Amino acid sequence: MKEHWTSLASLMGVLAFLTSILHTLFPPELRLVFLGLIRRLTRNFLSSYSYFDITEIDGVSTNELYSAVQLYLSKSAAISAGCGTRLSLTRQVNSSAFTYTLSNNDRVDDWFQGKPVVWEHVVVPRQNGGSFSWRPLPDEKRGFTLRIRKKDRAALLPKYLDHIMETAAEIRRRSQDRLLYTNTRGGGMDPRGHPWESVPFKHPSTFDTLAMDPTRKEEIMADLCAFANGKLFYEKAGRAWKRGYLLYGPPGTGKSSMIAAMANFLRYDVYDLELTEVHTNSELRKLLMKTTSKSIIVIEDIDCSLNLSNRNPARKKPMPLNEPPVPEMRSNAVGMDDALTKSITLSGLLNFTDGLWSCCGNERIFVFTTNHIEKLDPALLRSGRMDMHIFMSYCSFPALKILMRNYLGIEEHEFDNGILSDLEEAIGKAEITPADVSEILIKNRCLEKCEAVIKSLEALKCRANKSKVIGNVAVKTKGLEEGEEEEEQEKRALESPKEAKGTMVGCIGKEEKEE
Ligand SMILES: Nc1ncnc2c1ncn2[C@@H]1O[C@H](COP(=O)(O)OP(=O)(O)OP(=O)(O)O)[C@@H](O)[C@H]1O
Ligand SMILES: [Mg+2]
Repeated sequence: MKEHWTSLASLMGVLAFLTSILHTLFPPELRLVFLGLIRRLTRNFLSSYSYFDITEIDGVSTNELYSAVQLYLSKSAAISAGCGTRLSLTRQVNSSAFTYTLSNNDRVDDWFQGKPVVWEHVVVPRQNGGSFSWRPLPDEKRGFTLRIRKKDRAALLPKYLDHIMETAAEIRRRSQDRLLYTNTRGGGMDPRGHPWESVPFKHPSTFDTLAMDPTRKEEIMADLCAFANGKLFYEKAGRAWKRGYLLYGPPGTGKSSMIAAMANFLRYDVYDLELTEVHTNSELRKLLMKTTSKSIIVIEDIDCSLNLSNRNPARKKPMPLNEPPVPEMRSNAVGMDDALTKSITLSGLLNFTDGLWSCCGNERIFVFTTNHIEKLDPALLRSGRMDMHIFMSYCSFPALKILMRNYLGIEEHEFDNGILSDLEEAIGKAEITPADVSEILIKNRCLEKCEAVIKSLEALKCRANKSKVIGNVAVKTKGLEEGEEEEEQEKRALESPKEAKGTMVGCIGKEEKEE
């Protein structure tokens, strides 16, 4: 025991001697550096932990990892902070979410793959007269120190940092407004070289408000979920992480509403690609390269966006130089012909969705919509091209119930059985789109619930009778001479705007045929 006391006394003596040398040899500011060095050396060689400093400013640029850790801890700190840990609360501009961050010089524990790690938020005043910087630096030096067990370091660190980056990106995405992009500059770029313009995406349509068969709706939602969570599957299967949906059906059946519901469900940005503004395949590729991951790329009315009538024969007439090139979709090869005509080809479009370029980015959904699936080139429809074909049909009975809930606030159990079967019969006969039903319901929404239902039922019955009459007229016209048929079509066009649209499409189709 006596020996122990003697060695402790001599150790103290040595320490006192070293301290006096330190005081004599080093001025106060160098002394701090020296002590820090000693601390680090003992940390590195004697400790069973590894320490990593992640500073806010790395040289002159902002350290991306610092902001990622800050965001990551805003999630895990809130969950795992003990009672002694202090958290700062913040809310970003344009965000409805509150975030927690670790207060200055406080610590928090985290677990990853069953292993403990400790984070410390180190904030020290920046010393004047330090290193020169051409831009003003904050008064405080901020950084995080990560403490991790030496034995876990190799296995844990890379995966843990990846996990932090991914979580932070997800939090950022969730707390910010999503965007709706469009390419209306006709291939032009903004000063930062972006071909897309954007506005906040605020469409209120959701799968809850979308009126369609609930089983089909669930299928689509399950498909979207499987896609969004399918990173590993796509990697293993050697497939690009993307999915294509073709939405088709008459106007007003909810194709655009479905796209908005998809975007809101997955919280993806939307790129609304206006094909008529794109003049060449290479322009199309550039646009694709500038889209971000976790987005839906939409081409609406694909049959109208491109001239399909003369897609196969090669262009014979030379293009007038002063005329802008007309976008055209052809299934013939690209190459020289493409360069000469300066137009989009079908193969260009297919490359856009399917080819090597479609993989420059991850987790993207392509959605095409059309009112006339029969007009599309079979190359676009062949299996594997668009993964899911979704038919948006006239309003069915289950869809009507959803619309009644949305617009009149009436749930199914509130309906009288008699009314329910009347509604079912009327909607079955009416052949009416959800858009038209919505119009009827909007008109009646201020009435008392029961009255609103009765009025809506009357309107539906009226439409059902009209459809019956139109159906009969259509059967009759089959036997008429061609001149008479046109007259009859005009009469029908005057009777119903829905029919008018159909008639006009019919005429255009005929002209094209004659050409
Ligand atoms: N299935 C639906 N569920 C809910 N609302 C719908 C549905 N279909 C249409 N609507 C209503 O009708 C309006 C028009 O619908 P939407 O624009 O989605 O139709 P569309 O199929 O894209 O039509 P178009 O082919 O003319 O582009 C929407 O604002 C929406 O309120
Ligand atoms: Mg639409």
